[in-house]
Amino acid sequence: MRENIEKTIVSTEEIQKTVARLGQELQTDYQGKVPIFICILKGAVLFMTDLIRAYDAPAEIEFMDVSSYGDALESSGEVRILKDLDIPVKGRDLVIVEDIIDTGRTLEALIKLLQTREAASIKICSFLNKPARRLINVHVDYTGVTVPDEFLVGYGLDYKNQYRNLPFVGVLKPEVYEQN
Ligand SMILES: O=P(O)(O)OC[C@H]1O[C@H](OP(=O)(O)OP(=O)(O)O)[C@H](O)[C@@H]1O
Ligand code: HPA
Ligand SMILES: [Mg+2]
Repeated sequence: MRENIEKTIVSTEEIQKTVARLGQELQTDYQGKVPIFICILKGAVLFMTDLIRAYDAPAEIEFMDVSSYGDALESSGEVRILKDLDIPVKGRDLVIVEDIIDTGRTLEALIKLLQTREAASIKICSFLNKPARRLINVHVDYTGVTVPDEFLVGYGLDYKNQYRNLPFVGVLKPEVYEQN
């Protein structure tokens, strides 16, 4: 797996530092509240499990599965809700936890859906932000690392559903795509 990586974009050490910082920022901002952290499957799973341990205060966790990429390198533009929340969120403070915001399409669809449910607040926490690719102007409240316009893998991000378990974020060698 690692032999297919051309370069590292976010190292394991930088991941740990970034997650600790975000956990602290959230903890300060949500003092006295019990936010619901909503993990967007599957990409955000690794970040979510680290983030909630860096958040040392009462919180709840929930999961949603929204998919727009499938096996492709480009967003299809069609966002499908594959798994919805199990609980009502009316009056609750929601933190959407994402691995990456790229075109913004996934987030736009999610925010639209959650706004209909009368949450008290909806904030976005994304480990990575790729503003160069943005098609829809979405506000990201908590950003880990701003990344260049390259297709990334690792720490939850996949290529054909693999590489999510790399403990850092990197770029694949071009020949990996050419083989397929
Ligand atoms: O801003 P966007 O262009 O919408 O891209 C970001 C979204 O795309 C990826 O998910 P994907 O749909 O590939 O599903 P996955 O998390 O299961 O890999 C990623 O995890 C984000 O959810
Ligand atoms: O750079 C990326 N890598 C993997 N999945 C993604 N989904 C949006 N952007 C990316
Ligand atoms: Mg993906």
